[in-house]
Parts: sequence; structure tokens; C-alpha cells
Amino acid sequence: KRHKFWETQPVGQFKDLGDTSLTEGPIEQPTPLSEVKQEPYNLPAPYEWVTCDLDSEEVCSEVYTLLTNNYVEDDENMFRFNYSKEFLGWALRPPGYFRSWHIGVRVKTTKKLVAFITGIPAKIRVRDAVVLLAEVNFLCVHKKLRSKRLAPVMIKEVTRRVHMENIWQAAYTAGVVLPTPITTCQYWHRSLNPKKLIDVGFSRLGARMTMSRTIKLYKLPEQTTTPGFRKMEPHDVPSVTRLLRNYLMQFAVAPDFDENDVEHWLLPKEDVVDSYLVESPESHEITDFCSFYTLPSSILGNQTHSVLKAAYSYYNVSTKTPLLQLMNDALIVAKKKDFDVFNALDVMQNESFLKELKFGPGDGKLHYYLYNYRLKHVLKSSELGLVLL
Ligand SMILES: COc1cccc(CC(=N)NC(=O)c2cccnc2OC2CCNCC2)c1
Repeated sequence: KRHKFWETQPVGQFKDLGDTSLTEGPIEQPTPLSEVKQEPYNLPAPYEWVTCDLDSEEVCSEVYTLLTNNYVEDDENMFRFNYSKEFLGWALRPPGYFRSWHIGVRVKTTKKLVAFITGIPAKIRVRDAVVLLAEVNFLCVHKKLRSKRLAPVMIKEVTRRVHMENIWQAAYTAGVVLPTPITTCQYWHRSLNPKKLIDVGFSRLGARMTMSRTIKLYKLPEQTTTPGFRKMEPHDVPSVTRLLRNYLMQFAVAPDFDENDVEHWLLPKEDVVDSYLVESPESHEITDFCSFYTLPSSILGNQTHSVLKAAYSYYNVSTKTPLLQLMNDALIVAKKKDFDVFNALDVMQNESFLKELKFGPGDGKLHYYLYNYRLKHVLKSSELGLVLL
């Protein structure tokens, strides 16, 4: 019964875990494009496939509304991710994207959008192999259509459309355990606006703590502390690309970013992504980098507040400035931008600053997966250099 669908897919199976005879790499070989199913999978009668053109303001709004009302909630159903339209336009249209990978399901009669799934192309290095794969994200089925087994057909359809572009691997994350995680990350939160976080039930007042003591505990300086700390600008793309490529080499799985990728993913974009760097005042060398993306959450059922403004740690590089000091400056700018909380996974070298910068552990985990690619050993989260949106 468990994982009826996933046991039919080319993914690491739990039963394979101990088998050291299995090699690392693709599980199934590519099939000739002529043999890839040319027509879409069958949907239940009332529904039809639609390709979502995110250049259309109207379609973007429909996707935004579907996700705002039906996408991922926390374990206690108190919060729901509330990706903005601008964020979705950015997240789903990187260099080389395929419109056909932005897949929707509509009700034939009303044309209402009731499900969504996406892929974007990404060059990901897995140990020494650079794999062109699809990052699959935003799988969402309307609350009223749950347990109609729509998700498996959505996954098969995005897989088919990825195969049609001669791409045979994928990467994705989930809050649930499926066959078989390449690593499992703990998420951590750093309070920036503790009073609001406690008011909305995101955090709880610590034992023997008063509200004023808590506000004081999380207080941050008004200004950043690192000399040469400034926002990233377009002319920084080449040096940030060099810095980031070198830094990511130490991780077993990490993006293989080129300058076009860095320009898209890391140049600051208001209310979407923020990135800062340290330019040495003497040499003008770019020595460090930090970034975070903006992902608010709707607060479900609170009279006073309706939105939780959250920053999510993205890619950070420290070569001269201690990572602890760099990330403290990231917290300071996030607070100044009125974020309520700064979230991070225990990936890369994040563990080195989490406790010291007063992050608290979240109540859930984020599992990372590869499709049609077997790793010999599960990774420690610190061996992972990939952050998905
Ligand atoms: C605070 O509002 C929430 C609304 C929905 C879910 C969660 C808990 C949760 N599931 N958090 C994460 O998955 C998470 C926690 C820290 C960093 N990144 C994360 O997820 C990212 C990456 C995967 N896609 C969603 C955003 C929290």
C-alpha cells in the first residue's frame, strides 16, 4: 500500500539501501525520443491539461490564487506558503526554461485552474558528474480534489514532458518521506520580530522568559558590521560567479552556475531575492557573499496579522569574513527590511552559525530527492550545496 506509485518509478528504493553492488548514477538509460509517449496522460473526465503561460498576467494570477489557497501548509495548518506573482515569474523562468513544463489542470466546463506542477532546467553537479536535470516544484492539487490520485498523473505528465526535451533526471524536495531521500535537512528559524511571532503562534514565549526579555534577546544592531558590505550590483556578476563556483565545489551535490544563472538567480530583485557581498576596501576584491529569498506565509485564522514575512537563506560564501559575522549582517539587513523571521536549512556550512546566531530548530524536516539517479550513500545535510525555492 505504502508508496504504490513510487515503487513503480526509477528512484532509489528502500530495499536497495544496503546493496553496495548497485552503481552510482542513472538508474534507467534514456529512451529514444521516438519512443517517448507523444500524447499527454489521461486525466479523469471533467479535467483537461493546460500549459500555463506565465508571461500572461492573467495566468500568473490564476496560479498565484491556486497556490495561495491550496499549497503547502505547516504541520499544524497554521501557515500556508504565499509565493508572490513576481516570485513565481522569477522562479519559473530561468535561462533556458520550457513553457511546456509549466503544467496546469483545468475543469473543462468552468476553466477553473485546479492543479499545477512545474519543472525548470538546471545543471547540477552530483559528485564529479554534471547532470542537466529538471527541478520539479509547486506540485499543488486543489483541496477539494485531494485523494483522487491526481498527483501521480501530474508527476507522470511532467516527467513525460521533461523526457521530450531529452532530459532524464530530476531533483525535488518534500516534507514527507518518499523512496528515497538523498539527504534530510532540519530547518531552523531566527526570530526578527519575536512579539509578532509569538502573537501568531509561530513561536512560544520561552520558559521563565518575559516578552520584553525575549524582544531584547533577539535585538539586532541598526547597521551592518562588516566593512565593505553592500548590495550586489550587475557589474559584480563575473566575480560572484567565480566566488560561488569555487565555494560550491566542496559539496557532493550543488548547482553548476554560469554567469547567466548567477545574473538570474542572485541579482537583487525587490520582494523576491536579496543579495549582498563584501568588497575589500583596500583591494576591491569580492571576498564574501550572502543571499536570501522572500517567501511570505499566509497566517491562517489570526485576527490581527494575515501575513508572516519570512526570509529564506539562499547561497552564502565566506572566504575572508567569518560566516558567523556575514550571516549576522544578513540578519541585520533582513530585520531592517521588516522581515519577521529568517529561515535556514542545515545545509552547506549553515550548522556553524545556527545556534550562535540564535536560530531555533523548526518542527519539521525537508527531504531532498533525485529522480533516475542513484547515490551509493545517503548524504549528510552539510554535503548538500543545493537550495530549492
Ligand atoms: C511558516 O510558514 C510555513 C508554511 C508552510 C510550511 C512550513 C513548514 C515548511 N515546510 N518549511 C519548509 O519547507 C522550509 C523551511 C526552511 C527552509 N526552506 C523550507 O522550504 C523551502 C524549500 C522547499 N520549498 C518550500 C520552501 C512553514
